[in-house]
Amino acid sequence: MKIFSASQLQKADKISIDNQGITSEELMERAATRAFNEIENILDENKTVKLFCGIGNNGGDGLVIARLLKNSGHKAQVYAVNYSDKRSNDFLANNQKLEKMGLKPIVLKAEEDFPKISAEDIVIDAIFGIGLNRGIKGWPAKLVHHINHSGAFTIAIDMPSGLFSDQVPSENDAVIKADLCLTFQGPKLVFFLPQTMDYVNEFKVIDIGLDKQYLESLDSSYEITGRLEAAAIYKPRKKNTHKGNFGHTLIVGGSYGKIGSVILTAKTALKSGAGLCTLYIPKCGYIPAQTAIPEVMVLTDEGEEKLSEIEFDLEPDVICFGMGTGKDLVTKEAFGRLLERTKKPMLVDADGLNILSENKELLESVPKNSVLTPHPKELQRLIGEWKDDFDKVNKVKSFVKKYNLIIVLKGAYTFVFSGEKVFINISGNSGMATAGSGDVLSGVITALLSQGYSPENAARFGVYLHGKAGDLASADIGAEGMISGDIANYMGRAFKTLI
Ligand SMILES: NC(=O)C1=CN([C@@H]2O[C@H](COP(=O)(O)OP(=O)(O)OC[C@H]3O[C@@H](n4cnc5c(N)ncnc54)[C@H](OP(=O)(O)O)[C@@H]3O)[C@@H](O)[C@H]2O)[C@@H](O)CC1
Ligand SMILES: Nc1ncnc2c1ncn2[C@@H]1O[C@H](COP(=O)(O)OP(=O)(O)O)[C@@H](O)[C@H]1O
Ligand SMILES: [K+]
Repeated sequence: MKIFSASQLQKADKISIDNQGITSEELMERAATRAFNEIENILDENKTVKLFCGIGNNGGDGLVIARLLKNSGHKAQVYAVNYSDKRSNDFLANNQKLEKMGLKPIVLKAEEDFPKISAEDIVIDAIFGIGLNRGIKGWPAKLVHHINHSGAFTIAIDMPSGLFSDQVPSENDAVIKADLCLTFQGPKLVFFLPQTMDYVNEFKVIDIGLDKQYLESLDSSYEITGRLEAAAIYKPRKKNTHKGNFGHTLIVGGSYGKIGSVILTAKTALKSGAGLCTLYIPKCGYIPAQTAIPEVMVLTDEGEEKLSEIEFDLEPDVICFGMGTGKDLVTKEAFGRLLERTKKPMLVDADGLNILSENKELLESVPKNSVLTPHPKELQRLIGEWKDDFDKVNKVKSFVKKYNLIIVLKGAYTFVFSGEKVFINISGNSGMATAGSGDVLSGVITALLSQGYSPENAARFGVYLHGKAGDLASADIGAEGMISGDIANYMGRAFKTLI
């Protein structure tokens, strides 16, 4: 699923109206009816719905929903948030229809007009949608705070009012915090950025039937990775195969006290379908590694407690480097030599990334199309500071183009940057905020590379599977109870959800 900008959606609205031979009022009726159906599904009859409608088309949607609520016997109170005198035509038409039914919106013009909102009420926020073009000021801003402080379950129509689709709100801007956002045609980029995601606790996409052909023709860098997209990448195993068909992964990492990290990565690689897996670790890790995973082969470095040589006599299909290595000079130099010798795309994580950040000249030697998996702090060391999330996204886009790499920017929503594309993953949960879950992610992506997935697909699919395994683990044993090894243990079940 592509993510469109507000201006693309506004244009798609117009083109769909023309192509389908309908009026904009009819499109509004269709969009709002579908939103109403979702609302009705979750509505408890005893609840009072308080609808706050602006005077543009977002407000028009709110008025349609009010009419449908009233028609189906719900308790609804409608407020027109009179932030200006420029009512849109479709607002006016729907206002008339509502008045004919005897439901006249109460016009709010100042703070004194605000109604009481109880925590038991349901609030529908239809004040501003994608037409927002400046921060909300004055008494409407106070209304937003009034709604946010009420404790009422708040459903935003299309966008939480006050949230821009293409910029981060400033500290003083008032923005609705939506428990649920019913968003038209596709999610908006701001739903996924760390600085703005908290305004949308949950979202549901309402297909309002815009022209499919036109939407498909639109360019967008941003795409969602959900179950459908993951299933399209998945290559089921053939019957007539042997372990050599699924690749040999070499996982290089670890140091004294941090051998667990590479063990987790290797275990996950095997649990994600890698045919063979070799661990290359400092000597101190030999017995723990052999004991923890009998299925893995272990090679040891000359270094007792840290990597100092990285010399091996085998030809792996993919190399993964960096978890738990530390940044010692001997390790850095050995990593530099490894980079010189490696031609196939590899995966670099954790201290591997920190070494690259401190020695930027090494970036030139990272094989093209390699996958780098930073969390935000590691990213900052790699690319420097950013002003806000939009600036960050642009900086990462330039970085991946400059070095021909793929960046997996980890977070509650993980972003995969590849060429011009940015893939946003929607699986996963807060139970994954636990030590070692990044090591597990490296294991999945490495295993997919070894099985012949392209680096872009390995990154995108690996991130999805990692989140899905986390979701299955959380459903079974709870977010607090799960540890990163559980994510590895649920990997097979995550694959199975795609069959
Ligand atoms: N047929 C369609 O197109 C369909 C559209 N649909 C719905 O329409 C929504 C978009 O509607 P919209 O374009 O009327 O804009 P909306 O968000 O209601 O804002 C209204 C006006 O407010 C103004 N304004 C902006 N910021 C402001 C501020 N801070 N403080 C004060 N005023 C401010 C600004 O006007 P300005 O004052 O700048 O001239 C703006 O135009 C969309 O989200 C979806 O819900 C669906 O029904 C599907 C069919
Ligand atoms: N709240 C969350 N929701 C979804 N995924 C999360 C959340 N918090 C962390 N994760 C995932 O867990 C992993 C954490 O990686 P990282 O920070 O490198 O951990 P570690 O260094 O402990 O291995 C990432 O893949 C990240 O996307
Ligand atoms: K809204």
